[in-house]
Amino acid sequence: YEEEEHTLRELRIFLRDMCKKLANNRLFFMFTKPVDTEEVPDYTNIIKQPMDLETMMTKVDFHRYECARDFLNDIELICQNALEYNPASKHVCFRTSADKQIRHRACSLRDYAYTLIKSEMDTDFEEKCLSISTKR
Ligand SMILES: CC(=O)c1csc(NC(=O)C2C[NH2+]C2)n1
Repeated sequence: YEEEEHTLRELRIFLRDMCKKLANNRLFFMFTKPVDTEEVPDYTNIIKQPMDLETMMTKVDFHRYECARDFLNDIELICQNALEYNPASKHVCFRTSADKQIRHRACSLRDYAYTLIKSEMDTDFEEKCLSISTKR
C-alpha cells in the first residue's frame, strides 16, 4: 500500500546514491560498465552472469531491488566474477600482473559497498524493506 511504495521510493533514491558513489570512485572503473566482449572475447565463456555498476543503476530504476541485501548480492556477483575471471595462479606472471590488481579492486569494491551501506542505512529501514520484499 502507499506507505510501502514510499519506503521503496526512498530505497531507490538511496541505492542510486550508492551506485553513484561506487561508480565515481576511480579505483572501481573496471566495474562501471559491462565487459566489452569485443575486447575480451572469452569473458562470457567463463562468466555466465556478468554484472556491473551501470547495469545495477538500471535495475534500481526498473524497481528490481526491494532491499539493500538484493543490491549487495549484485555487488557480490561483480566481485566473484572478477575473482573467477582473474584467478590467483601460482605462476609468477599472475602474482604481480594486472590480474592481482583487479582481484584487490574487486575485494575493495565489496568491502567498500558493505561498509558504505551499513554506515548510511538505518537498520530498521532495511528491516522494513525486507518485510515488504519477503511478502511480495
Ligand atoms: C571486469 C573484470 O573482471 C575484468 C575486466 S578485464 C579483466 N582482466 C584482464 O584484462 C586480465 C587479463 N590479464 C589482465 N577483468
